[in-house]
Amino acid sequence: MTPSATATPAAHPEHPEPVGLDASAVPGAAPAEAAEPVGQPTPAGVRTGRAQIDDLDARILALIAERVHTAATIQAARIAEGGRRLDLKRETEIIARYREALGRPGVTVAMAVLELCRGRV
Ligand SMILES: O=C(O)C(=O)C[C@]1(C(=O)O)C=C[C@@H](O)C=C1
Repeated sequence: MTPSATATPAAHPEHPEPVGLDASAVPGAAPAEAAEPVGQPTPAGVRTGRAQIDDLDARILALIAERVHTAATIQAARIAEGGRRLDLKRETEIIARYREALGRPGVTVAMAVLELCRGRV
């Protein structure tokens, strides 16, 4: 197990204290009803929207997995021809594309995607 897998997750910037923890996930804890966050209304619009977000996140994660696989195929082909695993010119183009679409946070997203797609030697 990597150190990052065991580390305590970073606090949310706007919620430094843990909030709304699902106590039912803890063995022997109270049932789920008792774990509802206090003070946060969860009308139908929130529940529906969250279901959509859960679906979107699942699709994003599946696309990332597909991208990682495709990048590995590209790199294997290049390495088989005597090339290097990485192509920094191409990475610069990709980072620019994300920046154009998303602004400064796009650079962070592109860097994270590329980190996942660079492959591990
Ligand atoms: O396009 C390539 O040449 C890849 O290897 C894929 C990819 C990427 O994930 O987009 C990954 C690593 C390279 O440094 C550049 C780009």
